[in-house]
Amino acid sequence: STPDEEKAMKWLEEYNEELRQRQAKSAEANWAQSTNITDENAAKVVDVTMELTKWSLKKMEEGKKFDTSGFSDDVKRQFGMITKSGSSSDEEKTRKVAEIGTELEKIYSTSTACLPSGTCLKLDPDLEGILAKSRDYDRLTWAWLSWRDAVGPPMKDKYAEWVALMNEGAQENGYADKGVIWRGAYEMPNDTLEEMVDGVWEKVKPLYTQLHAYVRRKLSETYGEDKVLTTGHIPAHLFGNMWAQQWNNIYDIVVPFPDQPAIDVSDTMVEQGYDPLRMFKTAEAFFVSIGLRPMPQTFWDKSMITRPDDREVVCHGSAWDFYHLPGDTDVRIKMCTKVNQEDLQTIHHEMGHVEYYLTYEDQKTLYRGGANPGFHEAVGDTIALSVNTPGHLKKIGLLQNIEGNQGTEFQINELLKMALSKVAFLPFGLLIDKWRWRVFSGDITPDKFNTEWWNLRMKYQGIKPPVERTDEDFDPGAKYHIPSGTPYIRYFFSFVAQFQFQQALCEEAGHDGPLHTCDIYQSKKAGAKLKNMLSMGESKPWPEAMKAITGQDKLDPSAILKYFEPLEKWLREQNKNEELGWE
Ligand SMILES: C[C@H](NC(=O)O)C(=O)O
Ligand SMILES: [Zn+2]
Repeated sequence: STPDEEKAMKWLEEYNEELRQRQAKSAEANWAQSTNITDENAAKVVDVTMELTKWSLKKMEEGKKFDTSGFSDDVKRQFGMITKSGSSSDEEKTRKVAEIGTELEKIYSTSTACLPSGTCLKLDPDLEGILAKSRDYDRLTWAWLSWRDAVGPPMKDKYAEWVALMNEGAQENGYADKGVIWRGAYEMPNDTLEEMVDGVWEKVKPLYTQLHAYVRRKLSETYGEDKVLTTGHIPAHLFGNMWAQQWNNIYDIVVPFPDQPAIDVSDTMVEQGYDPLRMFKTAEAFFVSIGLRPMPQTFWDKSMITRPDDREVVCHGSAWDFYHLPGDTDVRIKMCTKVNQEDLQTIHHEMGHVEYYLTYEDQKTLYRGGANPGFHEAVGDTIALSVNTPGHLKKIGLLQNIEGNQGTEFQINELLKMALSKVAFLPFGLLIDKWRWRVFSGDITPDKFNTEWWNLRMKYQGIKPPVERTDEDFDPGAKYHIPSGTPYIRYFFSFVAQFQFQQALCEEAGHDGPLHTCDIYQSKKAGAKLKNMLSMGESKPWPEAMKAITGQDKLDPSAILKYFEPLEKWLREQNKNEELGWE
C-alpha cells in the first residue's frame, strides 16, 4: 500500500481503538439507566451520548479529508462507515433527541394500569400475563385498552418532536429523512430495501392468509360469532399477546388435534423446578454443544436475569456488548425472566446475540456488528428452531410421553404451534417500519399517526382494534421499539433468514427428513459453519455473509415455505369453505 494508505490505516487503527473505548463507556451508562431508571442515570446517558456524537462528527470531518479512491476495499468500507452520520452538529438538538429518548423509554418501562381497587398492574408481567392467559373477552379488552391509554397520550407529542429533530439531523447531512439512514444499514442499491421485503411478503402472504382464516374460525368458535366474525378482520386482543405479534399463547384453543401428546413445556418447566438461572444454563449448553463459546464469568456476575423489586428497570429483553478487548470480555443479558417456554425462547434469542459478540470480538471495532441487523436477530432464533423440536425437548427431559417420529396429526400440531410464532409474526415484522418510514418521510403526519397505524395493522395483519381508536390515541407507543427508537425490519429479515440458516446448518449436520424435525444439537460441523459466518461480523456486505452460510446471496423465503409446506396443505384443506383474507 502507498504511503498515503499507510497513513490512512494508521489513522483508522487509532479511530477503532478510541471508538471501542467510547462505545464501552456508552454501554456502561446505558446499562446503568436500563437497570435502574433514575433522573441521574438518564442525565448521564444524555451526556455520554452528546460526547460520543460530538467525537463522531469531529472524526467524520477528519475522515472526509482522506482521498480513499485508490485504497483497498477494506479501508474504503471503514471510511464509508465513519463518514456517514445522521446527527445534527447543533448540540442543543442532539441533546434534545437524547433527552426525549430517555423520557419515552421511561414512560414505556414504568407506566402501569390501575384497577378500580387501586391495584396498579405493570406491563411485564401483569398485563402481558392477562393477554397471554385470560379467555375473558371483556378482561382482555380492559388490559389491552388500559395499557394503550397509559402510555399513548403522554408519548404522542414528544414522539412527533423526536421525529422532527431526527429528520433535521438527517437532512443536515444530506439525507432526505431519518428513514433513509435506517434503511442504509442493509446497504441495498438505490435504497431498495422496502422493495426487497415487499417481494418476500408477497411470497409468504398466502401461507399467512391460510393461518389467519384457520385461527379466525377457532376464535369465532371460542368467543362466539357475535364477538368474532368468520369473515374479515379479527379483534386484535384475542391472540394471547399485547400486540398480536405472535400467537403461540392461544395454541391451547386453536390446537388441531387436542388428543395428541402436549408439546408446550411451560408447565413441565415449573414442575421440574426450573428457575431463570437453569433456563440460561440450558440455553448455554446448546450453544456449547455445537462448538460456540460458554458465557464468560462476567456474564453470570453482571447480567440482570430477573426483575429487581427495589427499582425501576427496562424489562424488555436485550443483549449487551461492552466492547472490551478480547480476554477481558464483558457481555450481558438484561431480562425480566419468567419460567415458561416463551421466555426460554427469548433467552436463546438474546444469547444468540451474545454468541455473535463473542465470535466477532477480534474484529476492528467498526466491524463488531451483525452483517446486517437482521443477522443479529436471527442467530438465537435459528438455534431455538432446533431446541423447540419435540425431539430435542425430549432429549433434555422436558417432554416425556412421546415416542420417536410421531404421526401426521402430531406433526401438524407441532407445525401449527411453530407457525403461531413464526408465520403470524411476518406481517407485524413488516408493518412497524413501514409506518415509521412514512412518518420519517412526512407521508404520515402527527395528526394521522394512529389512523395510519391501524390502516397498516388492518391491511397487513387482517386484525382490527377491539374498541374505537382516534388520533388522540397513540397506539404505536404501546410497542417497545417505537419509544425506544429501535428499528424493526430486522425482525422481518430474521424470521425469514433463520429458516435459510437452519436449512443450511441441518444439511451440514447431515439431517435427513423434514426440516421441522431437524435438531443440530451437538453437531460441531453445523456449529463450525455458523461460527464461520458469525466471525465475519460487519466486515463484508451481508450478501457475502448469507453466501458463507447458505450458498445463496439473497433473503429467500423458500426455506420457511418448505418448512411449513405440510401445514399449508393441511390448512388449505381445513379452510376450503372459509372466505379467505380480510380486504
Ligand atoms: C420480535 C421482537 N424481539 C425482540 O425485541 O427481541 C419483539 O419482541 O418485538
Ligand atoms: Zn434481538
